[in-house]
Amino acid sequence: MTAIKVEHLHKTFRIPHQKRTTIFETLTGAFKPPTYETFHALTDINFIVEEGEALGIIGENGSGKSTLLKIIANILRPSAGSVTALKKLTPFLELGVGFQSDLTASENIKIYATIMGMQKKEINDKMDDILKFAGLENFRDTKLKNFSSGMQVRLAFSTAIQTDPEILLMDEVLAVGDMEFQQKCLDVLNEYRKKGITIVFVSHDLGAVRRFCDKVLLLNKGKQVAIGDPTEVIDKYVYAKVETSSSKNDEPESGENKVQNDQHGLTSHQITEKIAEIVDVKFYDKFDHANTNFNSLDPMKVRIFYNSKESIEDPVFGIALYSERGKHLFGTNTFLKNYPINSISGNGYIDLLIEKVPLQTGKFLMTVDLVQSKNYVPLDHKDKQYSFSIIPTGYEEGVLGLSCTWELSSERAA
Ligand SMILES: Nc1ncnc2c1ncn2[C@@H]1O[C@H](COP(=O)(O)OP(=O)(O)OP(=O)(O)O)[C@@H](O)[C@H]1O
Repeated sequence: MTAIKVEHLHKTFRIPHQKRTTIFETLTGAFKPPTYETFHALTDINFIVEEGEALGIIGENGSGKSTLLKIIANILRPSAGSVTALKKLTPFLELGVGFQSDLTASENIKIYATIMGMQKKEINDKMDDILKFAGLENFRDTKLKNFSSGMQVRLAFSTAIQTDPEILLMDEVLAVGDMEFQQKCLDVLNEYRKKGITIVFVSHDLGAVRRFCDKVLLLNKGKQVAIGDPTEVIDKYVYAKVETSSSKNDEPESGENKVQNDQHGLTSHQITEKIAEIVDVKFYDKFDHANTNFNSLDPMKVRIFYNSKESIEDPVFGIALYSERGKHLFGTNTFLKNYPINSISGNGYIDLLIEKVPLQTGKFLMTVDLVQSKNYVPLDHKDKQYSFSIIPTGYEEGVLGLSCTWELSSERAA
C-alpha cells in the first residue's frame, strides 16, 4: 500500500533583487516596485513511498532535500503538483522547536512531548527513559540554557522518538551527537522499521543511507536524477562528480606532509634534464570515467601518461600511496610486479589496475616514478602530486577497506 505519493511537484521561491537597508534606499526605492527573481528549488518531482519502506534523500548542499521534506511535512506549500500522505506524518525536522532556555530539561520534555502529541500520563511514565536515552539523567533539573547544542538535540530526539509515528520524516538528525548516540538513533530507526513504520530520511551520511534505506532518491539542483536501489543511486551520486574534480593535488606540500618518499630519496628538482616525463595521472572509476571520488572496495584504474623524447629501454614505472597526512601506505612498480617493458618512446600511458580499492574514507595522495632500471637512472618523480578521495558510503570503520567475509563453524576444526 502506498504511504506517500508525490506527483509533478514544483517549488519556486521569489527572491528580491535588491534589499533596502538604509532609509535613503527605502525612500528612493518607494517609487520603484521591487523586482524579484524566480528560483526553482524543486522541478517536477515524482515518486511513491510504499508503507513500511525507508526512503533516503541525498544530494549536494542546496539540491532541495530539506525543501522537499518540508513540503511533505506540510510546513511549506508546493508551487505546483501534489503530495498525498495516506498515514499520520511525524516530522523530526526542526528538532527542539518550542524549547525554552529558562526551563529545566524535564520541564522542556513536558512541553515538547505535548507538542509532539503525547498525553500527560504517558509523558510522566516515559520521563526517565527519555533522559536516559539522551544520556542526560543527571541534568533533569538543569536549565536548558546551560546545555550545549548537541545536548539539546539529543534531548529533543529522545523525546520525539517516544511518539508513535506512522510516517517518520527526518532531516539530518544523525549529524548530531557522537558516534555512540548516532548508533543509538540508528537502532531506534531499525526498531521503527521492524514495526513497519514508513521513513523518509534526508542525510549526507551515505553510509547510513545505504545501510538503512530500501530506496534512495538523488536530487541535483532541484531535479530528480535517480530513484531506486541504494547502491546504484549512491554510485550515481559518487561517480557523477566527474567534471568538477581534478586528480592534480594542488595543495602545497608542507610540514607534516613532507616525507622522504621513495627508497632513493629523490625529489623532482633533482632530475634536471628530463628525457622522459610523467605528464599526467588520472584515476578511472568502474564506469571507466576519469574521476577522483571512489567507493571503498570498488575497482580503480590508475593511468599514468608519459612522454619520452628519446627511446628509453627497460623503463620501470612505480607508484607510492600516502594518506593525506603523508603516511606511506603502499608502493609498487612494474619491476616488482614482474611486468618488464622493453622500451618507451613518444607519448603513451600505462595502467595500474586495482581490483578493489582497499581504503576507507579520506583523501589519498599518489607519487609516481619513472626510472630506467638498467642503471637505475631516475627519469621523473612526481611527488604526491595526484589525489583521489574515498567517499564514506561503506559500512565499515578504520583506514583500510579489507575485502573479507565471515564464516561460522559449529565445531572447532581438528
Ligand atoms: N525560503 C527560501 N527562500 C528562498 N530560497 C530558499 C528558501 N528555502 C530554500 N531556498 C533555496 O532552495 C535551495 C534548496 O534548499 P534546501 O535547503 O532544500 O537544500 P538542501 O538540499 O536541503 O541543502 P543542505 O544539504 O545544505 O541542507 C537552496 O538554494 C536554498 O537557498
